[in-house]
Amino acid sequence: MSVTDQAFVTLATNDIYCQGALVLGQSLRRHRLTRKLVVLITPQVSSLLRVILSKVFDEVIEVNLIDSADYIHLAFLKRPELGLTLTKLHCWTLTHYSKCVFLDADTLVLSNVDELFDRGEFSAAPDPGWPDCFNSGVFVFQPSLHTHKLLLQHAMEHGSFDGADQGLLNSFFRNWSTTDIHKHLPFIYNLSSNTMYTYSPAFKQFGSSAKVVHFLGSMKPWNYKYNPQSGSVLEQGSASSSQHQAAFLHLWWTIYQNNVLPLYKSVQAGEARASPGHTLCLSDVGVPCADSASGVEEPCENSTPSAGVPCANSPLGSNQPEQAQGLLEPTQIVDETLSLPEGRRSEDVDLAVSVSQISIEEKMKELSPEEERRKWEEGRIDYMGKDAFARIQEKLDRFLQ
Ligand SMILES: O=c1ccn([C@@H]2O[C@H](COP(=O)(O)OP(=O)(O)O[C@H]3O[C@H](CO)[C@@H](O)[C@H](O)[C@H]3O)[C@@H](O)[C@H]2O)c(=O)[nH]1
Ligand SMILES: [Mn+2]
Repeated sequence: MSVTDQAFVTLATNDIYCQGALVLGQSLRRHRLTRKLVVLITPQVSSLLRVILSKVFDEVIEVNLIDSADYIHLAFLKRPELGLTLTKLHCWTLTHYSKCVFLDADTLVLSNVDELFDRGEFSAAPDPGWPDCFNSGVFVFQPSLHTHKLLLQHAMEHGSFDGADQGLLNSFFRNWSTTDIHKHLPFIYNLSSNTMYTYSPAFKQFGSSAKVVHFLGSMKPWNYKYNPQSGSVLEQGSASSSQHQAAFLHLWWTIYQNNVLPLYKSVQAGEARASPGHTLCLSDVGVPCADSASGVEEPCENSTPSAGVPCANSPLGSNQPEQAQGLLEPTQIVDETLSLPEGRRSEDVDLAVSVSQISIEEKMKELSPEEERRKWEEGRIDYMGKDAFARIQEKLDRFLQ
């Protein structure tokens, strides 16, 4: 049964977080998707990634603070640090849906979670760091312009105690922890991938029923590298993961390889057109031969689990090398080069895919003076970086000397 006035919603403000959104979208599609899939993006997302997102999501919606009411825009200029927070709040403007489930782009769905739509606003799971607060990576909400306005007003008047959306939402929905237990989502709907360290017996007891994993914190799955041949996730620097975390990371990368990379390949095949000025750098590619051009595979729950990437629960405790191998689709690794025609550059993301290693890296790109100026005019200002007041003052000082 498909319900068209309800949706799963995520957010990606740059090409890197888009990689997470794509894996999340594909993970939802693998488990009998009955709701619409929506991604909110900001102007920074490149046209190439917009095309790819549109293959997975029913709606790719650009949101922009400039579109907000004038007083919000003006107030925002005094509170630039709230930028990203206010962007997440845009989900309340999706009033063509009666109810939605928001999922961070760094979450991964392990089984069908339609029952979340039985909950009301505002439902969320406890934050592992302070369980009287909810974690804002997974929540049930009801779009409403009125609520959106109240949230923005609250942000402008009170700010956020953690400088981000989680603090703001917790102070706005401040009765969450005491009023209605039905609004406390079980932890299995927002299992932080690093909690297994802190209470491993509980994880052993309940972890197999996990439905949504959340890679919260600074190390995201896309910060690791992946070896598609051995199916191993390569740790970066000082990062080390527990056995269970490694299994979830492995699942993320398996979906990335099998269900996301083929989308890039179909763009190369000319199915989609990215605007000039964007190139995707894929070299010595070993992209699996996906049967479906869209890279969207048969829903996991309808197929034999042994044939595909694991259904819910199976990544748990399964990072033994031979089992890890078994988690991979029986795909061929083909040795061919996937590169887009000259003149197409992906603004923010550099994918390096070889037979033995896949990595996603942020690309530092020098902008031309015209591009810089356009960014300013569109209100895309790097307040903390090169557009910071100190930098501008330095320039003025140099000019005046
Ligand atoms: O540059 C960014 C950063 C974040 N996001 C989006 O915002 C979400 C939240 O950011 P994330 O990096 O996932 O934060 P967490 O590590 O999960 O940290 C916590 O703190 C955040 C700020 O309060 C909350 O939004 C999270 O839900 C909460 O889990 C992401 O998943 C994306 O959907 C972007 O699109 N671009
Ligand atoms: Mn998150």
